[in-house]
Amino acid sequence: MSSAVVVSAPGKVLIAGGYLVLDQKFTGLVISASSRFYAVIQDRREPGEANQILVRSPQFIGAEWRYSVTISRDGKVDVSEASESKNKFVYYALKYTLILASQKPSSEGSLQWFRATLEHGLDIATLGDNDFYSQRAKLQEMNLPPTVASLARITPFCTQDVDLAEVNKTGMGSSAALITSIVSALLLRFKVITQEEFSRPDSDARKLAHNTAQFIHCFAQGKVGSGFDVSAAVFGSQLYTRFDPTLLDDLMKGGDTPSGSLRLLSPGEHWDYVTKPFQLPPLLRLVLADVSAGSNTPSLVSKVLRWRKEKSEEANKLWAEIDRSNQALATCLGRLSEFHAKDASVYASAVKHMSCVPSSEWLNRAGSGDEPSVVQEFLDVRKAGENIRELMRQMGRQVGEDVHIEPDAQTELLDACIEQKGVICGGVPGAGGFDAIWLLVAQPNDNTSEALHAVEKLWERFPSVSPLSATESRDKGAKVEELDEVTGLNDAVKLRR
Ligand SMILES: Nc1ncnc2c1ncn2[C@@H]1O[C@H](COP(=O)(O)OP(=O)(O)OP(=O)(O)O)[C@@H](O)[C@H]1O
Ligand SMILES: C[C@@](O)(CCOP(=O)(O)O)CC(=O)O
Repeated sequence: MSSAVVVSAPGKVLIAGGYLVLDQKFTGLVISASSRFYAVIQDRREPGEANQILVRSPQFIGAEWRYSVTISRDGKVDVSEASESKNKFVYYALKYTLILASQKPSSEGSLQWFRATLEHGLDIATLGDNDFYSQRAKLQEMNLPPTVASLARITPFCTQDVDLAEVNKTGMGSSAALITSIVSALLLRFKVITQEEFSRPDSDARKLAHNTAQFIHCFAQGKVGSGFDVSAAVFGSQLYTRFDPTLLDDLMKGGDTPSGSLRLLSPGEHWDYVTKPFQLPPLLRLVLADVSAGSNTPSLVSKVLRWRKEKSEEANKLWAEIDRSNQALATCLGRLSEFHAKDASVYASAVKHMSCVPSSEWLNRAGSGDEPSVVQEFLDVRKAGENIRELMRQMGRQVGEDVHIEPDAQTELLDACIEQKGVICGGVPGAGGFDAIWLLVAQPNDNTSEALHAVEKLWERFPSVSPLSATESRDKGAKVEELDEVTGLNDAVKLRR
């Protein structure tokens, strides 16, 4: 029996570039979150399970899906659903990754190895960090206030007393992280790629995992989105420019057929996405909050895209302006990292100062050396963030009365947050709506932030707001894990409901 193969992939927050990133002309700024999805692949232990795959999500009631793999005499592989309960995302992840694995020469060299890997059948557990699902009800049940400190008291991978279809998601990109973790773990388990290759950010192994997850995610969703969520799950925080969506036209018609061959998933210039690694500047903390109901992203997207087609002149003008602010945000954040690299102590003293006074007073002290320029850069970050919000609200108004990209309730909440000492900027992530908010706050001392506490205090006045525990992940995307080294993972995997 071989040991578990475990891969985790991070969730995401698109802090700039919502809608625009659907167009290859524009770039989105996506931060990958410390909250991750885990895929744990083990051999099955019962006899007679050859070629059978069980996929389980032990956090949910009744979330088990069974699959059968067939290998024809001429080596053609197929996967079929063998249980009544279905999960399209999981099914296509297994089907296309296994077909791909059977076609690619593995490091072991042959279809023999493919058969041997399935000899005992496979058990695949998928688990998401608590942040992917709203923990508001859990905190109430535990009589805890909605704070980041309270979230740390909830059991890792805690169970949800609902079906998967009914769970309140927080918009962190569960399906992209799920697909990325399963696809990568399968590619490793079937030795299509090696752990050493996968650990390198620029390797073909990682690109193959990306391209495969990207296609499967599109296929399961029935549409080709921008793919920023899958790219962040694979490569980590980045400036993302999408791939040409027509690349997947043939594959989207039906998977692996002569017209649309999975060979297309091999890395190469035909995959023209551009990912530029990004990292938030030091001593800043990304803060996320879940805001009640959640909004309907597909319907917002279709309305915005229809408007862009019908009112192309006004839309193009507005998108050009939004893009300027998006790029300004990314550039100023990049410059802050450079300031830190040049003089960490001046940078730290500026952050400390900004955490103690409101933004109107940030420039009100002489400071020393470069400090005023550092503070000015922070003010430019703040201005870019505010411009983006203003322009996104404007876009909502131009698209139509019922298109609330930054709804009034979120405006009130964000305005109040941004007024707090130490809060640099914030906004509605991704497509906007009622899902969530993000903030960037000063954290001059490791692990504690007065600004975060001030914001949490403020949120007591907004009962629909509940913080998430995620911060920025610096792990650069998907990674191989040890089952026993992720707190609570082994227990969660063993759980049978
Ligand atoms: N824990 C899980 N186990 C198995 N399948 C899951 C799990 N979480 C999500 N999925 C699959 O992903 C699908 C969710 O897709 P959907 O597009 O609603 O998510 P999303 O938009 O990525 O969510 P988010 O709000 O986190 O961004 C589900 O229908 C299910 O098939
Ligand atoms: C509107 C869009 O640009 C972003 C949607 O982001 P989110 O799922 O709301 O985080 C769609 C996309 O990029 O596929």
